[in-house]
Amino acid sequence: MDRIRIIGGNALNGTIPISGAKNAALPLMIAGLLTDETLILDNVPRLADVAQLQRILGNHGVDIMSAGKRPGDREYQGQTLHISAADIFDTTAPYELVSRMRASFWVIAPLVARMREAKVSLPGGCAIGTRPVDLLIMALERLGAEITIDGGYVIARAPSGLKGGEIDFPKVTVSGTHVALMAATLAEGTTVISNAACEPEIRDVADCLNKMGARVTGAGTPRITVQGVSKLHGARHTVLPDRIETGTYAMAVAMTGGDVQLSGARPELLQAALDVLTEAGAVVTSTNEGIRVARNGAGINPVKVSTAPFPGFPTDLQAQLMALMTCAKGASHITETIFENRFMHVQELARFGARIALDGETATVHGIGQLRGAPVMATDLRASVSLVIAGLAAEGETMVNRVYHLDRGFERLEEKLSACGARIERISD
Ligand SMILES: CC(=O)N[C@H]1[C@@H](OP(=O)(O)OP(=O)(O)OC[C@H]2O[C@@H](n3ccc(=O)[nH]c3=O)[C@H](O)[C@@H]2O)O[C@H](CO)[C@@H](O)[C@@H]1O
Ligand SMILES: C=C(OP(=O)(O)O)C(=O)O
Repeated sequence: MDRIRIIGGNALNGTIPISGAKNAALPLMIAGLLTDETLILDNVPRLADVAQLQRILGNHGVDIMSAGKRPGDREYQGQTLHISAADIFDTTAPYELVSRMRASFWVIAPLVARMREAKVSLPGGCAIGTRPVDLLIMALERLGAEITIDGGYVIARAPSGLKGGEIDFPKVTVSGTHVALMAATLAEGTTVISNAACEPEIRDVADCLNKMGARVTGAGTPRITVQGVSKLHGARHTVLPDRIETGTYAMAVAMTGGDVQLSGARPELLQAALDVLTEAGAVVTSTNEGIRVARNGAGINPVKVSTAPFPGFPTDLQAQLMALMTCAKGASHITETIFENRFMHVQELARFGARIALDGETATVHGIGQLRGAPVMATDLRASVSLVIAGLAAEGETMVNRVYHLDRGFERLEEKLSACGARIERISD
C-alpha cells in the first residue's frame, strides 16, 4: 500500500492549479443516467472516486470515453468524459461497488426516474458518522416511488413514473438535495424542494441539468422548483473548481508560510473559510488568476469556528483548520455540527505533539510552537490531508500511511505541493 513521506519545514511558494470539484463531478456523472444522449463533462478530476463511479456506471451499461491532457502535459486541465447511457441494461448497483463510495448510492434517483426501477446497495464512504439515507428515501417517496429495503439493498419502484411533489427536508442535506433534484427533473408535474442544500455543487448540477433540458429554478437557494419534463437530452458542461481542494492548499500555505497562487480558484465558493484564514493572519487576495494566499513572518492567530452548511464554514475543511490551529498563538475552539464522528484526526495530530482536548462536538486546540514529524495513519479523506498539512510544517520526517483515502479526493497532491517547494514523495511498496 502506498505511503507518503514528507520532510517538513519548507515554506510553500509558487502556483497550484485547482482541479475540478470531486463533489460536483460525481453527481454530474450520475446525471448522465437521465438521458439516452451523450453528456460531455470537462474538467473532471482524475481521482479514485471518479474511476470507481465509472465502474459503477459501466455496470449499468453506460459507455464512458475519457479524453484530455494527461498529468505532466502542459496546461493540464483534467479529463473530458463522454458519458452515454443510451442503453441501461441493469438497474442494480451491487454492494461490492457501492460500499466503497457514498455518492454512488445517488444513482437510485436517475434510475428510478428514467427506468422506473432501481435496486441499490446501502452506501459506504468516509467513516465520519452514521450517515443514514432516510431523507433520500423520504424524497423519493414524496415523488411517488415505492421503497422497500431487502438484504442491504434499497429497492425503488415507480411503475407509472414519478410524480412531482413537495419535499421539505427537516435538515439540510446535500445528498438528499441531489437525489430530489435529479429525480424531479423527469417527474410529471412540479416539485418544490424546501430547506434545500445551497452548496455550489448543487447549483453546478442544476446548471448542467438545465443545459440537458430540465426546468430547474432556485438552485443555490433553500427553495428549488423543478418543472418535470418527459425527456432530457445531451449537453456539455465544465465541472466547477474544487473549493475544498482550494481551502486545503490555502491552509497549507497559512501553516508553512510562503506565497502561493491558487489558479482557477473562485473565492465566492469558500468565502467563510477565507475569512477564517484572514482572521488567523494569512493575507488572502482575489486575483485575475484565482486566489493568492500568503503568510510571512507573523504567527497564526487562534480562531473560534463552527462548521455549517453553505455558506458557512465547510465540514470538509474542519480537519485541515485543526491542523493549522495546532501551531496558533493560543487556544482555538472548533465545533463540528454536521457529522457526529468527524474527529478521527485528533488522535493522529497528537502524534505530532499537538495538544487537542475533545468535549462532545467541540475540540479545543492549544497551539504549540513547533510540531514534530511522526508516522501517522490516514483515517478518512479530509483527515488524511490534515496530516499532510501538519507534516509539511513539522520538523523532521512524517510518514502518512493508508494513502488511498487521499487518492479519493486529491489529484496529483505530491506533484502540486513539490512544485511549490515541499519535500514530499509517494512510496509505493
Ligand atoms: C460526495 C459529497 O458531496 N459528499 C459531501 C456531502 O456528503 P453527504 O451528501 O453525505 O452529506 P449530507 O449533507 O447529506 O449530510 C448532512 C447531515 O445529514 C445527515 N443525513 C443525511 C442524509 C439522510 O438521509 N439522513 C441524514 O440524517 C448526515 O448524517 C449528516 O449528519 O455533503 C457533506 C456536507 O457538506 C460533505 O461533508 C461531503 O463531502
Ligand atoms: C466526506 C467526503 O466524501 P464522501 O461523502 O464521498 O464520503 C468528502 O468529500 O470529504
